[in-house]
Amino acid sequence: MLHVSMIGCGAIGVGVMELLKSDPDIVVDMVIVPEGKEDSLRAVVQRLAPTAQVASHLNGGARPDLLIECAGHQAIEQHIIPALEHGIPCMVVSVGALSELGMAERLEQAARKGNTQVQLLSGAIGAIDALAAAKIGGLESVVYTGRKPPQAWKGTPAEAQFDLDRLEQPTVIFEGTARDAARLYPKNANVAATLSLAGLGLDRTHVRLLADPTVTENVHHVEAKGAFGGFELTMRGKPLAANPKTSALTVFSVVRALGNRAHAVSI
Ligand SMILES: NC(=O)C1=CN([C@@H]2O[C@H](COP(=O)(O)OP(=O)(O)OC[C@H]3O[C@@H](n4cnc5c(N)ncnc54)[C@H](OP(=O)(O)O)[C@@H]3O)[C@@H](O)[C@H]2O)C=CC1
Ligand SMILES: O=C([O-])CC(=O)C(=O)O
Repeated sequence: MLHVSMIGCGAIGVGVMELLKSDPDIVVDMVIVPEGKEDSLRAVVQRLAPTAQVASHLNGGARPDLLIECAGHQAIEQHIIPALEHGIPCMVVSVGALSELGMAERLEQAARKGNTQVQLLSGAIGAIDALAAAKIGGLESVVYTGRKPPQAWKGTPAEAQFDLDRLEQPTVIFEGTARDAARLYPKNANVAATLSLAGLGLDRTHVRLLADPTVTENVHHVEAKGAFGGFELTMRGKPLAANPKTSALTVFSVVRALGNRAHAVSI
């Protein structure tokens, strides 16, 4: 039995707990929520993971088999780094947090100090295995285009630059490095960061982000070239009803990763 603590009880966290209800090999023992939100979220957690405690941080003595972040960039600093230093293995979906200068190194140091490991999950994107393998032979270029309906860009810097409710054409809202994309669009450019960390790095991965009124899905396109040859990938991710910025595949990627730790066969 894998005993898991989870940070975040939003669209991804709730989706993950829904699916884990039917997995006899995984139990969620604790859900970590922002301070002051414990009481309002207890009923949700009670319904999905009846034996789980709700808390604002991992108690000093708690030793889950795994701590998984499904919360947002700030949770990495607040919860993941201290847990790694204490030897607790961690998984992260907010991979864009590693775009902050020095954060990737700090995560690695924390994991080394605790003699443990942090796994960066593939989330809404596929082919991370192929890209990371291709990197070993040498990559020449990786270009990522992320296209989402205009409403998915609400609450981002694009809202100040464009009238998102009235866009009629696909509109490029950002073009530049994956590092800048992840910094400016923390809830929409985790895929850009993941592709970079698996591939050419945050400063050499070219990113274009579009608000596109002609699509209803979150469309991710990757073109990679290198010594291995090349590949092109297009994913059309259905957004979660609870959060249009987030593709449903992100939830499934978390559940898959947990299953790979808990089950007798991993794929
Ligand atoms: N790798 C990938 O492909 C993807 C990664 N993501 C990442 O996953 C994150 C979560 O996505 P999603 O579930 O859709 O977002 P939601 O906003 O629906 O849920 C996030 C939840 O986490 C809570 N939260 C935020 N910070 C903390 C913290 N420090 N400690 C505990 N709880 C916290 C939020 O509380 P409150 O609302 O009160 O702040 C909220 O309830 C995104 O921010 C993004 O970084 C998302 C999509 C794809
Ligand atoms: O869920 C998605 O489609 C991707 C996403 O938000 C991100 O890259 O941060």
